[in-house]
Amino acid sequence: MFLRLGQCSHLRCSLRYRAFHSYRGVQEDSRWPGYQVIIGIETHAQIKSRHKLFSNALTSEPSDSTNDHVVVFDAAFPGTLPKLNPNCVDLAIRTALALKSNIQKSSSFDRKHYFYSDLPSGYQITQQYAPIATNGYLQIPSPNLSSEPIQVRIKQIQLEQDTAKSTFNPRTLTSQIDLNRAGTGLMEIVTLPDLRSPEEAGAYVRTLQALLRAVGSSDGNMEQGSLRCDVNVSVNRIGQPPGTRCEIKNLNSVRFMMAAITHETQRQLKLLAESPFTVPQETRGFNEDTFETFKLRSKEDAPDYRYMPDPNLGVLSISEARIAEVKAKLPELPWQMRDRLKSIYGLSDKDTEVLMKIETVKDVPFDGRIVGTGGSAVDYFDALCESQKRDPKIVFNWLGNELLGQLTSKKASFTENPINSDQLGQLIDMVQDGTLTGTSGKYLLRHLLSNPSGKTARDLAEELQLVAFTSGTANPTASPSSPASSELDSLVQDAITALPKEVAAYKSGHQGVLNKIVGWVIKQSRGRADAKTVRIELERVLKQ
Ligand SMILES: Nc1ncnc2c1ncn2[C@@H]1O[C@H](COP(=O)(O)OP(=O)(O)OP(=O)(O)O)[C@@H](O)[C@H]1O
Ligand SMILES: [Mg+2]
Ligand SMILES: [Mg+2]
Repeated sequence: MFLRLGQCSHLRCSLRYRAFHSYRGVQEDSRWPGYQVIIGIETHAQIKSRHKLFSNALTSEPSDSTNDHVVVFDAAFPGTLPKLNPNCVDLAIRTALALKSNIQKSSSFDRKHYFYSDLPSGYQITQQYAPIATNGYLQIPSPNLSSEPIQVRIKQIQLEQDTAKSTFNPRTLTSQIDLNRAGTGLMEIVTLPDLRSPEEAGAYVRTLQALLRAVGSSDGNMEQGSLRCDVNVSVNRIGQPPGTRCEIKNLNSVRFMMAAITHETQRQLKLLAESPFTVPQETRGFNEDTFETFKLRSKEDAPDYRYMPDPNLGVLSISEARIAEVKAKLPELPWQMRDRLKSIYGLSDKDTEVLMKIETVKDVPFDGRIVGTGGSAVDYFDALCESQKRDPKIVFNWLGNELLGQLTSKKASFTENPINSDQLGQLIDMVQDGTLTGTSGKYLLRHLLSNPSGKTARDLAEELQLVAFTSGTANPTASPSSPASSELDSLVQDAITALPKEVAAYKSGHQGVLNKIVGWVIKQSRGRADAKTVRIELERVLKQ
């Protein structure tokens, strides 16, 4: 429910407050009547680049052996210097374009100091003061499906380094440092506080994840740590200014993030019920076992990062020409694809979502080449529909239901589909023109999945004797002397011999018994005869 907010008389009704509310209005949630939750998210997305942000070391997978992807710069050896990787910059530009942000003509790098064993140099190179892009937005579906989509404003996108990984062994009381991740490029994507519920926060992260994958700038895999979120949550009484935010760090699944916001909201509500403005600003963690947030440090204990410009890195200048070049290579974005599937092919909302969600692994590392849409289910669908002007709804049925259903029952993903679009296309055409019955078409699909082949669907259908029976009378285009047609004739004759009682009953006026005779013929044909043709043929023969 949206409530328009009137004039606020409270002293703390600052410009900042008006900026929050003028944008989305006040939103009341039935779970916490009289209160409003405000959420802003900082997302760290690992850049899908072959090399690290400032060194030539290869980026790594969690499965790689430890300290294998390290050069001296990553280990902060004295005298080593950073060299900015242009691919990381291009991928950040892609992301910024997809998030409708302003790409800054010049941005710069700063050092954020803190002392922890996973940070060999004692500082992280980031973009505190002049980030690469600012003022964007991401449109997300409203969790309340009947409402309009929500525009979440993106405050900034900044480039920064990832840290190393430290693991503590309680048995030996030693910490082990793996530098594989140290210096990998990250994009920190920061929203304005535009989200109003755990569900909206979930929808934001899922939409962002799909966008990063579509543009090929990040795997966006929360479980593997290539996408991590810090959520900022505050609660205020409706009509009063926004509350103090608490930041919950390092959430690595959408489910945990939503649970953390819910728990944090309830915790702050309890504090506010006792007395207004009593929530202290804190940095908190999330306990994945109890589903509760816990205090890490208070504002007073907040570290002083002693930010300073990195003297080893100059200004990052991005020309209009470079932006235009990246823009020209930008693949189709999820919402553009969604609109196209609906408007060009007339697919329903549901079918569009099914098609777009079909799992495709796009694990080709970015290397200056376009990655992203190659080999997706949507490409396959496009190929099937476009070349032969096939009916998109029929194609969707074969792809989204039959093929996907068969692959799922084999526990295979769409990327493992061995049937090329020419084969499936010809199979669909044969079913449509009556060369194959629907049953035989499905059989051929199963056969192709279990026995991948380079042969055409037509050759295979003939080889496997799947071509449908036709009759000269029932199908005027078929040749009465074709083998399939004469097989149907002889099956009809066999039925008359095998079911004398039923034939007699039919002839004496019991029309319903014909179904049984039709069923017998279809069974004997192993699905090659279709009910309509058999019925017409039987009626013709029995009337003679
Ligand atoms: N009252 C509020 N309630 C909820 N979220 C808020 C509120 N005010 C600001 N935020 C959000 O808090 C986040 C602040 O992130 P930002 O990166 O700017 O600073 P930070 O958290 O202080 O820095 P760091 O990157 O070191 O964590 C933004 O996503 C912003 O939208
Ligand atoms: Mg931040
Ligand atoms: Mg923060």
